Amino acid sequence: MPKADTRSFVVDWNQDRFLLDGVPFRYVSGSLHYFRVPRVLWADRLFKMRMSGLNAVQFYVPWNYHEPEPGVYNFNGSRDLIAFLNEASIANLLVILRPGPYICAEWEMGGLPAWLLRKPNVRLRTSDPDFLAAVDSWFKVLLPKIYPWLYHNGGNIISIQVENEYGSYRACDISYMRHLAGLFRALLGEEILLFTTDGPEGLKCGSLEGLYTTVDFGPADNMTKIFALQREYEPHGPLVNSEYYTGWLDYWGQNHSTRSITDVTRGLENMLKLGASVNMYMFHGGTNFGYWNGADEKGHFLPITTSYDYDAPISEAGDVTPKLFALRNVISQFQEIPLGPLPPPSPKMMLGPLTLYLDGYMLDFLHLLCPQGPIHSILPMTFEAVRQDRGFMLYRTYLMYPVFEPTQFWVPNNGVHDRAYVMVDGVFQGVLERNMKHKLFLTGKMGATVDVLLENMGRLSFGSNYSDFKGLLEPPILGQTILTHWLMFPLEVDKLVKWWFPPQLLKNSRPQIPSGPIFYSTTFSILDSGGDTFLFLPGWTKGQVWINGFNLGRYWTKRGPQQTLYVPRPLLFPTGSLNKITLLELENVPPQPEIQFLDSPILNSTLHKTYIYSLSADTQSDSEPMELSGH
Ligand SMILES: CCCC/N=C1\SC[C@@H]2[C@H](O)[C@H](O)[C@@H](O)CN12
Repeated sequence: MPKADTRSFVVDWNQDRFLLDGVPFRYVSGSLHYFRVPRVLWADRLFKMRMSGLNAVQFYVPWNYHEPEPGVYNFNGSRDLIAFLNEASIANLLVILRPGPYICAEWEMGGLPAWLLRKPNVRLRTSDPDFLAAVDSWFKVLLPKIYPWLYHNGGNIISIQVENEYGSYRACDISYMRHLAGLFRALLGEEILLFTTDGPEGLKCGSLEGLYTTVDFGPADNMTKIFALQREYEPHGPLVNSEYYTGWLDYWGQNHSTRSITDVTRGLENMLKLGASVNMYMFHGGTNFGYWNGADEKGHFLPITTSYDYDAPISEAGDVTPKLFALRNVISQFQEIPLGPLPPPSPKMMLGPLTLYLDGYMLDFLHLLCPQGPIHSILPMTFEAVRQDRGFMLYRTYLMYPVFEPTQFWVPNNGVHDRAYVMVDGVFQGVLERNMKHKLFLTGKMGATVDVLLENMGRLSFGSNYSDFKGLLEPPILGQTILTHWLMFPLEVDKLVKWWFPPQLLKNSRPQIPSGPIFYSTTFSILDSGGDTFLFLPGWTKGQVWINGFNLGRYWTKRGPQQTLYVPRPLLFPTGSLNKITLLELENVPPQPEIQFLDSPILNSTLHKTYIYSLSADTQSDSEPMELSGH
C-alpha cells in the first residue's frame, strides 16, 4: 500500500475502511471532556488513555463554556482548547472533534448558551434566523482556531462531527443541518472528514448527504442490527460507533449507574472483529464543577449529578480501573499498544472531621450578593430575562394582609424551575421543587417579607422539546391570591465566596436555628504528602461547595446517590498555607456542622425513601385565584 505523500485522513470507499496517510487505519478512541477536568490534570489523563492502547481522543466543545456573553470569548486556563489539542498531540493521540453547536453531554443546556433564551421565542437547533446568526458568529470565531489543527494541515484532528444526535430532536430541520454543513465546509475546507452521530432511531433526520453517517450504541444493544442501519446510509466506508457506552450517567435521586466489565469488553471485541472504528464514551468522565451539570426529563425533571464518573475506565479521580485493563487487553488483540506500565492510582488523603462555623445567613448579604440592587416587576421575571444564566436568584415580595392560618403557597403550571427555598421574615418555611413538591403552607403578619430563593439546577441537555427557562415562571399564589410586585435579586454568590466573611458582617438577626440558605466555612491545612480526596458532608442536606474560591459543585447528601465530591489535589494549598472551604447550605444544617475528607468516593448511596414522592400524593389545587393581591 503506497503511503500518501502528504498528510491525509480519508475514507477508502472500496475497502470500507479509513486510510491515514494512505495506510489502512482504524481508530480506537475514548471520550474525555477537557471542560470536566482541571487543566493541570489534562496531560495525566491523556497519557493514561494512550497507555490504554487508544490512538485517538474524542471531545466536545461547549459553546456556553467559551462565549459567556454574546461576543465575549474565553479560551483561557481550563478553557484553553488549543492547549488541550496540544496535550493530545504530545500524548500521541489523534483527535475526533465535536464542536456542536449542540453537544448534549449532560452539560448545561447541551452546551448552548443560556443567553440565546433572552429571545424567548428563539427556536433552538433550527434554521431560525436568530439562532443561526448566533451560531455563525460563534463558529466564525471557533473554526478558524482549529483549522491549523486539522490533520492535513499538520495537526491531529482527523474528523469533525456536525451537530449531535440531531435525529433525536423533534425539529428535523434539514435546512439547519445543510446550513451547518455549508458553514463547516466554508471555514474548514473540503478535505476534513465531517460526520454525524445518531442512535438507531435518529438516522433519518440526523444524517445528511456529504456527512459521513455514524451510529452510537452500548453493550446491551444489538450491534448487528444497528450497524446494518448504518449501512443503509453508508453502503460503503468503515463501520463506526462514535459512542460506545462504557458506563452511564447519574441523576440526583436515582441509583448509581454501572456497566459490567464483561458486557463492555465483549461488545468492544465484537466491533473490533468487524474492523469497526470505535469511540468509547466515556473513557474518562470527570466532574460537573460549578453549576455546569445538565438535566434530562423522563416523566419528571432529572438533574445530573456533580460527579460524571460514568463508571468509566478511568475514574473521576483519574485512577486506572479493572475495566481499563480489561479493555486494554481486548485492544491489544487487534493492534499494537504502547509498552510500559500504567501509573498506579494517585495518593489519596483523609482529613477530619472538621467543624464548620456559621458565616451568616444568605439574606444578610444581599447588598454584597446583588450590589446593583433588585429589579422590580409586577410579575416575577425569569433568570434569562434578568440575564442571570446559572446559580441562584432571590425573589422578594411583601404580604399586603395578615395570614393567620397556615395557607397554601404554590406556583401554577409547575412553574418552579427548579427548586425554591421559601422564607417569611427570614425564617425558613420549606422547599418547592419542579415536578416533585408543588405546595407548602405558611403564615405571616401584614407586611411580612416573603423571600423565595430559586436554584437553577441545570438546563435540560437532552430530550427537551421546549426551552428550559429558569426561575419563577408564574407568580406564586397564596391561598386564592396571586402575589404580585416582586423584587428580583440576581445573586453573585461565587464573587462573594471569594471574599473572606468578616465576622462583623454576621448579624444575629434571626433565631439561632441554623437553617438555609446559610453560609458555613472553616480553614484547614494539609500535609504535603496529601493527595486527592473526597469531601463527605454527613448530615448536611443540599447546597454548593467552594474550596479556595473554586466552585466544587453541588452536594445533595439527603437525596444521593452521590455522597462525596471529588477534590483534586491541585485545588489545595501546600502545607503552611490555609485552605478555606465554604458551604452554602440551602436547607438544614446538621446538629454537628462537620465535614470529612475521605480517601475514596461514595457515589452509590441507597436512596432516601423520603424523596420518593408520588406525583399523585402532592398535586396542587386547580382552583383559580379569586382576586389579585398587592394592589
Ligand atoms: C438513549 C440515549 C439518548 C440520549 N443520548 C445520550 S445519553 C448519554 C450520551 C451523551 O448525552 C452524548 O452527549 C449523546 O450524544 C448521546 N448520549
